[in-house]
Amino acid sequence: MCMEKGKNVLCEKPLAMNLTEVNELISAARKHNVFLMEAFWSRFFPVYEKIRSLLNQKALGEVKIVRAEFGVNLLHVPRSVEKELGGGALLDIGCYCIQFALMAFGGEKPESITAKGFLHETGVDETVTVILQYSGKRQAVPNLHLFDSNAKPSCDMWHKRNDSDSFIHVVSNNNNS
Ligand SMILES: NC(=O)C1=CN([C@@H]2O[C@H](COP(=O)(O)OP(=O)(O)OC[C@H]3O[C@@H](n4cnc5c(N)ncnc54)[C@H](OP(=O)(O)O)[C@@H]3O)[C@@H](O)[C@H]2O)C=CC1
Ligand SMILES: O=C1OC[C@@H](O)[C@H](O)[C@H]1O
Repeated sequence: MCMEKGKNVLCEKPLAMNLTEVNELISAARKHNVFLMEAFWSRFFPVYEKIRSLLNQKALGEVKIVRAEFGVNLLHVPRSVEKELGGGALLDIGCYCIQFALMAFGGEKPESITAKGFLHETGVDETVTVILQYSGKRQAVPNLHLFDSNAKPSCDMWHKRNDSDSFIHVVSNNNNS
């Protein structure tokens, strides 16, 4: 609606609930020549900027394994657990882990995606572990859940260059971001 009226849109995550909706939004932005962006605030953290700079310079070699973990107790929040409101761990908080993995692999499309988890009583995903597999034995493993607010979000990246390994570890001081 906003884009149809020529308004630029900065949309809270998740941009939409599925690929069809995302494609509709992108088409609308192109048709009406407006700016559309998913508001991932974590992408603007200074530490992300530092990581991107290291990745761009290929300072640490090839990214081999990425792990990202985020859990927040949102089981009491209707929009997080009701299907029709777009609930579920993946859409609500898992998207932070997934976008971290996508950033680490420069937006490359994985060769395969596997996910295992448990459903909440409302039918939305409550706990999920995803494995994104890339060519050359590279993989990302996001782990996300809606019940543990004591866990501090964290992510790691293992790199390989010739015979040496290096490692980036990021952990938040805040349980919620
Ligand atoms: N970047 C971040 O750190 C965070 C991002 N988020 C994201 O922000 C978004 C909102 O979350 P949150 O604020 O917690 O959600 P809430 O459910 O608290 O608020 C949603 C708001 O949207 C309004 N609304 C819902 N449906 C419509 C509609 N069809 N037309 C107009 N207004 C509508 C509601 O109005 P009413 O009250 O009248 O129902 C309410 O004011 C989510 O996408 C969430 O993922 C959330 C928390 C943190
Ligand atoms: O975007 C988010 O990040 C922090 C969470 O606590 C919040 O509910 C979620 O929607």
